[in-house]
Amino acid sequence: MPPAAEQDDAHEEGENQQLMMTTTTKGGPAPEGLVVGSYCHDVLIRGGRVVGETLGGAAAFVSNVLDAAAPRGEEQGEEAPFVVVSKVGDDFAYASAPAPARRPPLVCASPTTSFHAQFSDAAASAHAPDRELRLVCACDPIYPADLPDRRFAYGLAVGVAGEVLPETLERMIRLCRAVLVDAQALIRAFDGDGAVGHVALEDTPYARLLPRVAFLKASSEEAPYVGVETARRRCCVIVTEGRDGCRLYWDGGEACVAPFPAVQVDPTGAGDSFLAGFAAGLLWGLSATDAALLGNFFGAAAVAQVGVPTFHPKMLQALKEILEENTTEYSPCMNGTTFSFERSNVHHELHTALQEVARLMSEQQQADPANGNGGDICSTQELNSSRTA
Ligand SMILES: Nc1ncnc2c1ncn2[C@@H]1O[C@H](COP(=O)(O)OP(=O)(O)O)[C@@H](O)[C@H]1O
Ligand SMILES: O=P([O-])([O-])O[C@@H]1[C@@H](O)[C@H](O)[C@@H](O)[C@H](O)[C@@H]1O
Repeated sequence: MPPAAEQDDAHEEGENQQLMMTTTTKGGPAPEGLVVGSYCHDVLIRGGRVVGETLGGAAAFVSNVLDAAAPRGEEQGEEAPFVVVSKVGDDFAYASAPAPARRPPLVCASPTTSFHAQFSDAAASAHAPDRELRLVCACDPIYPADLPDRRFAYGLAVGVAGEVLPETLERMIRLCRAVLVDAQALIRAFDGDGAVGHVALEDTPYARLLPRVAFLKASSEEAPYVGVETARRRCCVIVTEGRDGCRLYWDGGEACVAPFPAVQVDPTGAGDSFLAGFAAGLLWGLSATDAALLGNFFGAAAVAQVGVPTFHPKMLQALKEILEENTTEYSPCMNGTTFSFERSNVHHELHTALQEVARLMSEQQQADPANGNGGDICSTQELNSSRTA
């Protein structure tokens, strides 16, 4: 007997893009998600000196933002409804940090994935890479059999070291109605020294899965390897542009979405937090271009703190009120063919309201920088600091 979620795969193969998620009005259960990618250790280095050691891995940043911003039904209690499938070794140093404590990783025999992030002393420009990453240890890959055997409304494929195998992504696509993918999970290549480079997406086994992916997010550094013009004919592509915000490209249109102000102290996790904020926006029922505002909002929040950011409860309450005011139902269409992409008439209002929250957050951080560091050992003065407007 095949596993329960496998039984109608044949049906799903042909009709994945036609499946409609039932509209859930607010007050009903919120859509459940599946996040796949491993937590890791990040060592931040500047001028040859270790200036910080933090929890990393897109799964950690993503969980943090989904917990903050994804809708949750009244019946679902305190936690946003999503499952994380992540692997670490028994050397994992952050088991009691909020994200791994809430959604514990699978512990395996190999060591935890670890990156060294080398920051340059030159002021970071909007598009130049502001760090060089080196993979020091890689934990086991995540196999299809590691995923739960049930359906999810949405999935986020957010590997950092090639741990989301092509067959694992394929399985996610079968289990989830809509899958959002971070290009870094698909196109990273590591030289003998662990230095992170990229390969063309078209030359990878992931390329054939793109027509079954709803959204593919890439940084401006990754975009040339994704091949935006080809990829946008298969799924919606979002290119993040650091302090300049982001651009969306779909088959037949594109949009540019404005950023939010931030005082950057550590760029780590901006892309991850962007993707999770974007997914949360879709879950609230926003169009893709409107949801990207929430992506930009959380990307800006991420760069203002070292490591996985902490969010003030007042900020979260303000955000919830804004989202409740500007949306009517949860994710009316977590489905590639029925997403709406265009800027809606709430876009401007949403941007203004979020800008006010971002401004308050930024003021609070400047008044008390220790607030922003969530207890991390790296002081805000030690990493590159760049003001953006
Ligand atoms: N200095 C900054 N000021 C404001 N927002 C930023 C800044 N850097 C990043 N962001 C936000 O985070 C998103 C992702 O950042 P980006 O640097 O493009 O990705 P990555 O971390 O993958 O390199 C951007 O689209 C933007 O919304
Ligand atoms: O900064 P970002 O590109 O969003 O994502 C980062 C990854 O690129 C990096 O490999 C990992 O070590 C960080 O913890 C973070 O997940």
